[in-house]
Amino acid sequence: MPYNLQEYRIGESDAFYIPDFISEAEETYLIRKILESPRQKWRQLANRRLQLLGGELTKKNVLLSQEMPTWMNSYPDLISRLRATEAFISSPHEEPNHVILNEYLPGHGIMPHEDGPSYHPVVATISLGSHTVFNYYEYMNDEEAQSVPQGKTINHTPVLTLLLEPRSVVITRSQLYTTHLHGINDLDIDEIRPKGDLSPPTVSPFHSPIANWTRLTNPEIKRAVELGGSLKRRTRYSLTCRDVERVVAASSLISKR
Ligand SMILES: O=C(O)CCC(=O)C(=O)O
Ligand SMILES: [Fe+2]
Repeated sequence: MPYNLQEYRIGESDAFYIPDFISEAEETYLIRKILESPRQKWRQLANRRLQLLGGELTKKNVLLSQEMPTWMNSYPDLISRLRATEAFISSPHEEPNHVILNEYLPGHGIMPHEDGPSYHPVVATISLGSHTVFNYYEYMNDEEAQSVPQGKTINHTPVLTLLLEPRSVVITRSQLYTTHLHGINDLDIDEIRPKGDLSPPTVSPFHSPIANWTRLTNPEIKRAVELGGSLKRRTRYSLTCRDVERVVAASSLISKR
């Protein structure tokens, strides 16, 4: 079933939020498959571990492609489902060919960063196991940044904040991909202040408005948005799916004698 992506657009932004993209049964299955994967597939970073699915990227931004796990392209066929969103319609392969699987324990996030030019400027991020709060940031403009001699400084007040429910997908593209940063605060509880008559609900630490609050479907999360409350993070898995333009099969690099 194709999706009408425009229906999921968050305001005038280049972000699209689709709740319930994965069923509960699929989520359980996917997390089991992830946890069953061999230990050596994981790379341990300072505050999270990750796996590369679909192959490795070279320094020159070429994908040395490898088979995706069957749970990406067979059951549940997440690649076809992502194709159906039409988010990748103008990307080179019209579907993602590279996925970073991240595991975050409660209290851990990811510093504001850009995903960079290796990829076509669209990323689809599926959340499993827990909600999180996802922030987009911009750089300070030149005048404000003048006090800092080298490098660009980040404006730490998010330009857009989304509450990502488990089983949702968020699609980021265009300017929000190419000129903005994104990140997740290192929190284990997200404090929600409820919506008012005319004001949206907000979330800690800056109490930024939750831009996708009218699209939320999870009962516990909806209650927090209506009445205020704390949402405890659990272990979250994210599948960040992208399309790399230049691809060579890793198997073709093994010299054949
Ligand atoms: O886990 C997430 O939702 C974001 C991960 C991310 O930004 C990345 O892998 O580049
Ligand atoms: Fe990222």
